[in-house]
Amino acid sequence: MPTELVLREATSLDAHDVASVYLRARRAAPMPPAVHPDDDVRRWLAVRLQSDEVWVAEDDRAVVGYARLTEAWLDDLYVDPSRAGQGVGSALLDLAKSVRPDGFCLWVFESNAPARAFYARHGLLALERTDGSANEERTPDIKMAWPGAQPLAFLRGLIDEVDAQLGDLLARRAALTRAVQPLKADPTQRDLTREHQIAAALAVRAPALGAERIERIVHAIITESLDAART
Ligand SMILES: O=C(O)C(=O)C[C@]1(C(=O)O)C=C[C@@H](O)C=C1
Repeated sequence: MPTELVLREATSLDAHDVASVYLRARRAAPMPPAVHPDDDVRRWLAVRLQSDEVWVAEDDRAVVGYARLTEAWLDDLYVDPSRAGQGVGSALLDLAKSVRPDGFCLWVFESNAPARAFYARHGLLALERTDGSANEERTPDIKMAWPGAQPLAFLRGLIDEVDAQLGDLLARRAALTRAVQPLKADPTQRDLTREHQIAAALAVRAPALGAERIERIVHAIITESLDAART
């Protein structure tokens, strides 16, 4: 009979055990193959242990899982495969919620259906899907969030972050629209074929909005950018 699970903050002495859990858990999960050799992973995690908030789950004095947190992220949550399905992950996730009461985000590979179901069962929201081009494994992943004690404020904070990027993109795009106008034979004529191509390309990237809405959004952006270019 295993003894009761103990959760405690990791020390540098846990580096070897934490890395062993990470390596074993990753191999057992439906995740893409690791891109770094095991020794590099061990060195990297030892460094992270010094800077990040890492909690280990211990059973019979053996590390059976760990959670690694940075400011508003749950960066790692891994359970030794020999202890899967025994509540270790739930205990670590509950702990993450208690030490990040304002909420946190995490990335999970799309292929990792058991982890996604686990997070969904524990109240995390799926917010974004990527094509994987921005991660090391080049594998589609999903951003999930636990929105904390004040979910409206948490999600509005995420909207503000995206809007900051959107504002920068709108400014860059409007500057290009402006730069193009003097090169056109008749700048008063809009090129609707080109605008349609732009909307179609965007619709592929934002399928949830649907082609017609994207068409209207692109039309509004171009109309207003052309208007700004005339001033
Ligand atoms: O590509 C052009 O011809 C532009 O003037 C730029 C632009 C745009 O902002 O993308 C603006 C107006 C045109 O109708 C089509 C595209």
